[in-house]
Amino acid sequence: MSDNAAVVEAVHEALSHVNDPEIRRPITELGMVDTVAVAGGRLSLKILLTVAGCPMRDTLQRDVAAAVDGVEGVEELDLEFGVMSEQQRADLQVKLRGKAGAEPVIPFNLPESRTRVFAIASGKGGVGKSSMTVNLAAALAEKGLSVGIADADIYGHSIPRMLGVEGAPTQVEDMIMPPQAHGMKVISIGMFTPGNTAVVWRGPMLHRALQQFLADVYWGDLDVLLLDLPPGTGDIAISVAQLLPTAELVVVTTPQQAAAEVAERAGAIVTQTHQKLAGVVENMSWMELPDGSHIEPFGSGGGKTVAEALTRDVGTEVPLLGQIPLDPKLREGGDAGVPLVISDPDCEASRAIRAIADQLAVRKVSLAGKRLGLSPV
Ligand SMILES: Nc1ncnc2c1ncn2[C@@H]1O[C@H](COP(=O)(O)OP(=O)(O)OP(=O)(O)O)[C@@H](O)[C@H]1O
Repeated sequence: MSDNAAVVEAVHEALSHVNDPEIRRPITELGMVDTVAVAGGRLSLKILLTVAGCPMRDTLQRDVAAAVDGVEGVEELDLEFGVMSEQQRADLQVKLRGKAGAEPVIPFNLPESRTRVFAIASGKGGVGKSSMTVNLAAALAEKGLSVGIADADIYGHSIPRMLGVEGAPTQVEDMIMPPQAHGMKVISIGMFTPGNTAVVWRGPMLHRALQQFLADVYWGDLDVLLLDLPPGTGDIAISVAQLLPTAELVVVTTPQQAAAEVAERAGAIVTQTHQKLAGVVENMSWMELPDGSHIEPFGSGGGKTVAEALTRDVGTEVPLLGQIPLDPKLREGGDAGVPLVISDPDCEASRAIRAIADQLAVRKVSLAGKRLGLSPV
């Protein structure tokens, strides 16, 4: 082997450790490495982006430069970016999704899927369902799990803001590459609507949008998918049951008895859809005053009431997974795009959220026989 051929081989080896930032697979496997040529210590590289104006170009540039930096025989780097042809993109889609022309399928329903899906539901708006979704997701990601979030709250899509995600997802052929935030993949109906327009969609369109989220988005290998549902027991809860029969419901409520009654109705939908109930989260349970004393602005007992009522309804134990205090920092984190469990991991609310994530990340006996990429207890 000539010296140059050996260097080219070493460069290929080095590039096989560079992942495409969106697809998270090695660029060498994805057909993105176009030219590798070496002459007199000068390495000429051409990398193909999936689409022109790929938002991840800078990240890729940095990662490629870092990877070839240590390769013996490379003194200078000449890095050029091109764009995949239509044929190359079609080949990539086949590589990622299977045979050409195949109807997009919801990967989480395949028998070999190792993703556990949680649908986060509430009886009414404003109880902190989206806040719980992003914080639970961040806590699960922190445990080393690969986490996706689908914001199916068509009317109140607040997830992108809570995670600081801006901009539209990249599209490769029919596949949608979800943006990433804090190491999680995030997709929201809000990314497909211009500005802040209110979306008035009827049942069939909601169903189609949800199907698209789940099938057209390239999720890769997820351990957990969290789905933020719109409040109440509307069409989308039924769609979730049809499209994701294995999704388990997590019901969020406040301690208030009136809120608990509507939360129970949202949870009781599983008696019709035959889904599992993972448990109940009580949010805004108490607030600590500067002198260290606690007040309960929304009363007490709502979470317990809902868990007991649902246990009666479904006939199996529905646990109260935890109680989260009111903490102004939780709202501030949501507004700033950084979940509280990341910005202040040791505060009481963060610890309570992590304790719930610990319970969700555990294999369940009732799921025996399914391969779950989750850490055992
Ligand atoms: N434990 C908490 N402490 C302080 N603020 C909270 C807490 N939980 C939620 N909030 C705040 O309450 C508001 C409503 O929360 P959030 O948007 O998560 O509710 P939601 O149930 O998803 O509402 P909707 O379904 O209407 O979007 C937000 O401003 C959020 O920051």
